[in-house]
Parts: sequence; C-alpha cells; structure tokens
Amino acid sequence: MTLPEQELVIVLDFGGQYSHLIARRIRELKVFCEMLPFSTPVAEIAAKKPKGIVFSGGPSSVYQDKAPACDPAIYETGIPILGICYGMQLMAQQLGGGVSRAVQREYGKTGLNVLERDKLLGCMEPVEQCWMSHGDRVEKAPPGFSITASTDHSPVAAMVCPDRRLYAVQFHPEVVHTPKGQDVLKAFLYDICGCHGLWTMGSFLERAVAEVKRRVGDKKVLCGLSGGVDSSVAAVLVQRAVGDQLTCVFVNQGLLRKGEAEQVQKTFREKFKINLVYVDARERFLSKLAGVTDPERKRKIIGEEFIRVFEDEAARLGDIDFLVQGTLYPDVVESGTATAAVIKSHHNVGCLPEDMKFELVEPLRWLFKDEVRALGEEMDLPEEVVWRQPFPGPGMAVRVLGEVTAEKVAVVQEADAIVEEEIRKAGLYRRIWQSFAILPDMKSVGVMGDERTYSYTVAIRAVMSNDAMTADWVRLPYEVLEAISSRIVSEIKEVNRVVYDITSKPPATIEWE
Ligand SMILES: Nc1ncnc2c1ncn2[C@@H]1O[C@H](COP(=O)(O)OP(=O)(O)OP(=O)(O)O)[C@@H](O)[C@H]1O
Ligand SMILES: O=c1[nH]c(=O)c2[nH+]cn([C@@H]3O[C@H](COP(=O)(O)O)[C@@H](O)[C@H]3O)c2[nH]1
Ligand SMILES: NC(=O)CC[C@H](N)C(=O)O
Ligand SMILES: [Mg+2]
Repeated sequence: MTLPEQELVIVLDFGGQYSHLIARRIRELKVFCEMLPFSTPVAEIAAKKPKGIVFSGGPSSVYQDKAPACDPAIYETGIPILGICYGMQLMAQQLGGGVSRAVQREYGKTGLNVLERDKLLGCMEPVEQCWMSHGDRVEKAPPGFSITASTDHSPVAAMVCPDRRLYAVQFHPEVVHTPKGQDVLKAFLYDICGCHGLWTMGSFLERAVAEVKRRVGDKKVLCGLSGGVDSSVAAVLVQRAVGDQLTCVFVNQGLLRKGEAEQVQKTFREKFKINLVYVDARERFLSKLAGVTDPERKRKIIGEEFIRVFEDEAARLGDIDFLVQGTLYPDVVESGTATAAVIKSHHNVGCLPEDMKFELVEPLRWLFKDEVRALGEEMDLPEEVVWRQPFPGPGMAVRVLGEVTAEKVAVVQEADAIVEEEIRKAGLYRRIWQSFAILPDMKSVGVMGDERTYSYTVAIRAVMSNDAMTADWVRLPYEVLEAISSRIVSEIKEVNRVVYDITSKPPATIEWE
C-alpha cells in the first residue's frame, strides 16, 4: 500500500492565545498541521519536511530579556514562513528590522491599507478590515523586505521577502473577525507553500494505522477504554492496525455515570470484536480519595491510580509495553506546554506518574474533537459512541466539589441521569456539547411538605463549544429547566435546590474543578 504524500505545515507556538486556532484553520484547508514549541531545534523541524511554517502570536515583547525566540537558522532552511503578530515582530527583529512599543496599541477590528496585492494579500481589496491585538509594532522592515500593508498606527502591518519565501502579517488571519483571513492562509498554503490539500480523514486514518503498526510491531498493547468518543475511536483504530494484540481495559473507578459500567460493556461486547477487560476498582479509587479536597490533588491521585490499574492488568496479561490513550489536542494544551499555562491537569496528560513504564500510543494527540468524530464516522462507529457527550476521566470526582464520598457520588449520578433524560427528551442531546449536574459542597434551607429541610444544592451546566477550548452556556428553554429542577428535588431526597450555571469559558471552565 502506498500512502498519499503527507503535506505537513508546522505552527511554531510562541504562547499565543490563538495558536490552536491557526492549526484548526489550516486543517480546515485540508493541510495537516502540527504545533510545536518555539524552542524545537531547527534540525528536528526540517526532518519533518514541512511544506511551510507559521510563527504564532505571543504575549511577550521581542525586545524583552528572555523573550521566546527560535533559532534564526530557520530562515536559512528555504521553507516558507508566515509570521503572525509576535511571529512577525520576531522575524523583523531577527533579520535586522526594528521593533518597539507602539504609541497606540491596536486591539480589535482595524482598517488595513493594502499597499501591494502580492501572492499573500492578492485576495484583499486596497482597504480591508482585519483583527489586531498588539501593543508593539514593527518600525522598520528588515533589509530585502517590502511593506505590503499598513494601518493608521502600524507603518508595517504586512511585509514580505518573496526571494527568501518569508511572509509576515501583524493582524490575525486565523480569527473570524478578519473576513479575508482564511483566504490569506489559503494563499500561503497553496500558492506559496505549494500544498494541494491532500489531508482528509481517510488519508489521516491510513497514516495513523500504518504508524501504529510500525511502532508496535508484533508486541502487545493495552488501551484504556472509557466508552467515550476519544478512547473508542483510538481503540478501533489500533485494532485495525494490530488486531488481537490489543486488549482494552475499562475501569470502573466508582465515578462513572449512572448505568454506564453496564452500558459500555454491552456496547463493546456486542458491537465490536474487541478483547475487553472490565475492572471494578471502585473501592480502590474512593479510598485513595478519602479526605482529599484540593482539585489538583484529586486529579493527580486519579491519574496515577488509572495507570496503576493498567499496570496491574498488564502484569496479569504478561509483557505489555504499550498503552493506548485517546488523548486529544486540547487535553495536551490545557495541561500546560512549554508555552501555555496549566489550567487544569487532565488525568491522562499532566497526571501520569513519573515512574510509569508504558510507552504511550496516542494516535489522536493532534486532533480536535470534531475531527475525532469525523474519524469515528469514517470507521463506521455507532452513533451512540460518536455523538456521546464528552465525559472526563476523573468523572464525578470533579463534579462533586470538595471531598468525594460514595454518598455524594450517588446523588450527583442520579441528578446527572435526570439531566440527560430531559435533554434527550427535548431533542437537544446531540446539539449540546455537554450537559450535566454538579454537586457543590453546600447545603441550604428549604421547605418540603410543610417541613424545614437542610439539604444539598445541585447545579446544572449545559454548554456549547467547538473544541472545549472556549464555551458558551446554553440558553435552555425554561420548560426544560423546570422539568429538570422539579424532577431532581422530588426524586432525590438529599436535594432541595437547583441552580443553573450561566458562565461561559473563559472566564469559567466547563467542569467546576
Ligand atoms: N473509565 C476509564 N477506563 C479506562 N480508561 C479511561 C477511563 N476514563 C478515561 N480513560 C482514558 O483516559 C483518556 C482520556 O479520557 P477522556 O474522557 O478525555 O476521553 P474519552 O473518555 O475517550 O472520550 P470523551 O472525551 O468523549 O469522554 C481516554 O481516552 C482513556 O484512554
Ligand atoms: O478526560 C478528561 N480528563 C480530565 O482530567 C478532564 N478535565 C476536563 N475534561 C473535559 O475537558 C473539556 C474541557 O474542560 P474544562 O473546561 O473543565 O477544562 C470538557 O469536555 C471536560 O469534560 C477532562 N477530560
Ligand atoms: N498578539 C501578539 O502576538 C502580541 C505580540 C506582542 N506581545 C504585542 O503586544 O505586540
Ligand atoms: Mg471520557
């Protein structure tokens, strides 16, 4: 089998808020894209033979001490480069131009004067709108560059040196508020880098299967399977690559949704011919969590315990070196990278014990959820798996605030089941990213059957999102909220109050811990 030629573009991440968006936009244009930290050695980048490189934006100023910078040898590789915002400022500084603090910063929608409609800006009118977010500016383009656009406050808003295949823009083409942004990226990819747009889910699947085969050879593999979208897709993909060498381990950590333990086993035993081991580890997790209230501690304990369970199973099955996880790109970014801050440690990335002996196989590590779903459909996974709402590995432990006890978990499981039922009944399940119940660590006074009650409050959260990096709360119909609320207080005796979470992400996150 010959694989389609890989067209790879690399985004070098300087810590920008929108770095992941650049990667998404490029893949929307059917070019595969990976993000690497700015400090990645040039030799390593060149070895991947990328068709192009994009420098992201970033919070620093290039003239500061210790500002993130890549090795200037990158300009000598002949690979086309597009610098965006900080990326442009860095290119200007490293190649002998000038960068300094702007008199007036530009933030938001900004008028752009296009001075030369070259290969990159050919799609733009002489006066265009773009989206800016910067406080520094390029004062002087480096020798050999021409200035192709400016704004009222930025003498150099775009600059190019076509002979060296170097291009740069101060504005952000990756955000939707730059109407021609996607056309600019397309011009870079297709007209400048010479990409053809070969990246489809089908081609990704072929490559990923071949890559897993190559790495694993005839060895045995273990896969942590939760029944969620990511691990199911990862498991089926790895099964395609190595067949029976794969054993999946589904762990009941005592923090699953109501009925989930039975349901996942049923789906996987009936619909997939996959070796599945079910481990009842409820006692094990809950005793480790006893008395622990700090969210990050809880996450670390769970992350480690998952691996310990996998290790025990591996020892039982004998001689297993590889562990498959359904880790996605946002898990990696949020757990903190060389450039991005730790928001919360996802159990499968930031919480792995240091002495772990498995080698990780994570075929979805570069994908976003919508891409994983497309991949699941490509492999004909059932709708109930592909369109299942995400559920975090630490499960109810991050939805029971404070100490986790079996009693509190049972309350939140019941409430969660009611939320799911009502959301499905209203036909909203698939349209909503996630909808669930939370048990804040608080009780309040109520009155029921003419008697005073002092019981738990349950919070409901429902959010829309594209990739979990940002999210907005769902304007649920009042009737649905009412049905959820009245069922929860009448069916769950420990609860006397229901509230609805109306915060977006940012500033909140989707889960409460
Ligand atoms: N109960 C579990 N048993 C075994 N492995 C698990 C369990 N929960 C999570 N994992 C492992 O951790 C990884 C990350 O969990 P995560 O919740 O992000 O993904 P998922 O459950 O596969 O999909 P989804 O995000 O749709 O819930 C999973 O892909 C899986 O490898
Ligand atoms: O497998 C997981 N392990 C975790 O530790 C974890 N923490 C959050 N999530 C899920 O990630 C998405 C973003 O969540 P936050 O806005 O709460 O960071 C949402 O979809 C969350 O449900 C996790 N998934
Ligand atoms: N968004 C960015 O990349 C900002 C770059 C730089 N920190 C500036 O303010 O100009
Ligand atoms: Mg999950």
